Amino acid sequence: MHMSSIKVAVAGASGYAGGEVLRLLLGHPGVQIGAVTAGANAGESLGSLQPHLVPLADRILEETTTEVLAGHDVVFLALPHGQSAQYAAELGDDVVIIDCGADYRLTDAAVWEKFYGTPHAGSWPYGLPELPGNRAALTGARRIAVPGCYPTVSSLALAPAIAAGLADPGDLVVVAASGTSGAGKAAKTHLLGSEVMGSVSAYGVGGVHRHGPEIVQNLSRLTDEVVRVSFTPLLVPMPRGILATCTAPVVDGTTLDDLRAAYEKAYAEEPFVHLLPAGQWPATKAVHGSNSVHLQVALDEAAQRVVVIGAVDNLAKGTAGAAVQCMNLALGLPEATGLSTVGVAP
Ligand SMILES: NC(=O)C1=CN([C@@H]2O[C@H](COP(=O)(O)OP(=O)(O)OC[C@H]3O[C@@H](n4cnc5c(N)ncnc54)[C@H](OP(=O)(O)O)[C@@H]3O)[C@@H](O)[C@H]2O)C=CC1
Ligand SMILES: CC(=O)N[C@@H](CCC(=O)OP(=O)(O)O)C(=O)O
Repeated sequence: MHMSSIKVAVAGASGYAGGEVLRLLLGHPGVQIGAVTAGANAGESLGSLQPHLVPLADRILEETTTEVLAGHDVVFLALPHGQSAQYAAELGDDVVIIDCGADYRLTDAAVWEKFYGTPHAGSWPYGLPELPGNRAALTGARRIAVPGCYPTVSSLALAPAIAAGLADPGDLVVVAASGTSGAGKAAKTHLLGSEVMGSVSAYGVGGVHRHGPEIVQNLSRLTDEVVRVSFTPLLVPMPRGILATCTAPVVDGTTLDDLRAAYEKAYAEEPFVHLLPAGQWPATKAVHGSNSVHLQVALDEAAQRVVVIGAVDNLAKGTAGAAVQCMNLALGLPEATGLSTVGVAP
């Protein structure tokens, strides 16, 4: 496909993920933005809901229907869970669909039904190209499931140690703190400013958060051993960003040099995954607005655990940046087109 002729629609353009997809697409050299759609906000101007998207301010949000989405080369779905299947079924294979929702991420129907409580729609190539084996399946794909934000950073943080056989995948612990935009724009009582400001809280505790099985699915592809993860999300009073602390027991005799070598090797050729120099620690600010994942690895000698800290922008590499990266792979464009490794700081 010619770079300057990719016609793209975004469903859920009034939301956080859809807005971020549009922000990134405005910086993509090959894209022409077609339909932008919403639910209850259909009929409103995009500028009234997403004032930062200045070049699109006069666009009117259309209703989300198959007819509106058809006729584009690429459709991004940034809709609530459970909404994607109807469009996936009705849009032909001539349209590339990139789903930011969860509907097609999990391969096991029983696991899906346990955590989402609805019938399983199916599974599509999983949009985390940096995990071994995934990139080939994404190249030229017509349907792609964009990962969840916590699984993106947690899987990338733990994968090299597990793939290299340096850590025990049966005892993984992930505690990850997220900004509030991870929960979406729709008003929620626990996200009111007065509840969130000046406080950090845990939620989804005790193995009930739906991103636990997504992390297990990703890491299980790297080892023959059983993967178990204890995943605890935290909510912190900032708009964007995730900082994940991921730990696992090391195999006897593993040194910090072994660990660093595994991480350096795994991500040496990856444009968006950066192992920081020794002594530097990831921080959400440094990845704000960028498609980067920052990682640092340490060995806790007394506990005999590897500790990996990862930072990601939940709306960029955690959703919309990954979605654009996947579009590039699907269309055979250079993978980093329109995406930046440069954050906004301070
Ligand atoms: N926020 C994040 O960090 C991440 C989000 N995602 C996924 O992206 C998707 C969107 O999330 P997010 O942007 O945060 O959510 P928001 O609540 O911010 O946005 C939801 C969007 O969907 C639209 N919508 C809601 N209901 C319907 C409907 N019945 N039919 C058509 N459109 C509808 C809304 O339109 P209206 O304004 O009219 O209500 C809005 O545009 C979700 O599946 C989420 O899981 C994935 C990874 C991270
Ligand atoms: C802070 C916050 O609430 N975060 C969201 C995860 C956002 C995400 O990755 O979304 P999906 O998997 O739903 O696509 C949550 O924990 O539900």
